[in-house]
Amino acid sequence: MKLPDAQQLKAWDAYTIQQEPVSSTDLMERAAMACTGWLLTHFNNREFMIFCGKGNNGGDGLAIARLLLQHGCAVKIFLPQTANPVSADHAVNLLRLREAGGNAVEISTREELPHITQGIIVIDALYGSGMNRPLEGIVADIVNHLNNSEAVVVSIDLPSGMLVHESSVGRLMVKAAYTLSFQVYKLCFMAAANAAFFGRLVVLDIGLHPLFLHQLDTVYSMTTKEKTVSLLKDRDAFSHKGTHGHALLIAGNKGKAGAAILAARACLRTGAGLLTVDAAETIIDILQTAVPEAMTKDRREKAFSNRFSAIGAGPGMGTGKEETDLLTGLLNDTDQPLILDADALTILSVHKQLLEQLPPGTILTPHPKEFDRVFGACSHEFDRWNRAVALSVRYPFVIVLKGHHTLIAWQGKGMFNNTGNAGMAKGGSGDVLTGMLTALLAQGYTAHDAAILGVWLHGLAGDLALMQQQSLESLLPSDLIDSIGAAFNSLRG
Ligand SMILES: NC(=O)C1=CN([C@@H]2O[C@H](COP(=O)(O)OP(=O)(O)OC[C@H]3O[C@@H](n4cnc5c(N)ncnc54)[C@H](OP(=O)(O)O)[C@@H]3O)[C@@H](O)[C@H]2O)[C@H](O)CC1
Ligand SMILES: [K+]
Repeated sequence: MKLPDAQQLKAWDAYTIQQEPVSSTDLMERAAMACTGWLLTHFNNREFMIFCGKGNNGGDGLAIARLLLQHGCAVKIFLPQTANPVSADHAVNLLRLREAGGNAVEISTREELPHITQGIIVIDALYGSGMNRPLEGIVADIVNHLNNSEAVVVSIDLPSGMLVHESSVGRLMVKAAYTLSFQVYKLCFMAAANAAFFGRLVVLDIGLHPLFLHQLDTVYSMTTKEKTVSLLKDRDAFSHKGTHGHALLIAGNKGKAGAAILAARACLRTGAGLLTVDAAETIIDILQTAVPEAMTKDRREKAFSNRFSAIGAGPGMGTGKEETDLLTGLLNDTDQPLILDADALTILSVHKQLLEQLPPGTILTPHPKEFDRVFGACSHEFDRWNRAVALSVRYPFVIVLKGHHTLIAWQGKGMFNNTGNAGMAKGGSGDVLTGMLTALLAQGYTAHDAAILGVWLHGLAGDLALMQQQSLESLLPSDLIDSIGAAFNSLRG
């Protein structure tokens, strides 16, 4: 699913109006009906207070107010008096509201702010995708008033004050319990810093023309199940262990055997035909006991043959001289794509010249701090995403920037993942991902496909483990591994 910016959303609106064809007022009515349907389902028999700006977001609010009144709800409507002009559809809907017996109260001073009683549902229809400057004056007063109240706030399309495609850090914006976003997700909903403001996200279909989105070129998109399923290869019935690749994991050191075990088990559960783990001598016995299906290689044996189909390095590997030399030597000797995670990224952050040597199709899996260590400090998430996307043009590698919505940057495009949960925010989850990605590369998936599929399956395994027997607190990285099979089955479903 593509994530359009504010101009593209406006163009989509115009395209729908022209191509369907539908009048802009009827399109607004459709949006308002979708919102009203949701509100009546979730907040039946409640009182509503609706704050409407002068643009089309406010127009939506006025249309919702009329529809709620027609359903017999108690609705109070407020119109902050601002300098910007009233949009045509706002004007039409104000008239329709008055004709339907609704009364909209104008407010221009703080003293006129209404008291918000407990239990009232507040609808924020102040600004949507047309918001282009910081909130001030009476609108700022309203937003502070709402944020200081106990009210359940439902924002229409966007929490007022939030920018669609840029960081809103430090800006005044509505703190919504729910946001009813029209038609698609927006880039701002991928940002952790915005999560406390958009609350629970609901995407409502308002019937914008699908062809527009199909033809649209966007930098950012979100992975869908359909996309992921299309990447999944069938496993040949006549295949043998050699058909599915021989993966090498360079993982594990003294006190960090667990990371290697998690990565190794995840790699095997994701379908690699054979697995060798290169580990510190001190943990070889532990590894062999914990993962009998894997072969091991003592790290002191320097020689690497080219018999591996994919190499994943980093989990619990260590960052000493031996590991630095090993990674440097590996990059000198191999032109095979690698997966670099954790300690391998730390080595990369110290020896940045190695970046130039990474074979095409290499996958880097940093979390935000690791990303900043390797590529320089970023001021906020949007900055980091844009940088990852720009780097994926300059370098032939895939960046898997881990987070609630992990970003996969490749060849100038950024794709956000949409599976996974907060129970996975634990040490070891990343090791599992590295093992899974290594297995997929070993089986011949391209780096980009492996990243999309692996990240999706990893999150889905977490979601399934949560559904089956775990809670957000109790979920462990080992549970993810136990659910990889169910994740594959659910995807093939
Ligand atoms: N495309 C769709 O999917 C549909 C969207 N709908 C709804 O329409 C809004 C977008 O409406 P728009 O009128 O473009 O924008 P807003 O309502 O968000 O803002 C209106 C104008 O307000 C001015 N503005 C912007 N920021 C501020 C501010 N901080 N303070 C004061 N005024 C501000 C600005 O005008 P200027 O001329 O003053 O620059 C805005 O244009 C979308 O979010 C949906 O809710 C349709 O109803 C259905 C289809
Ligand atoms: K809004």
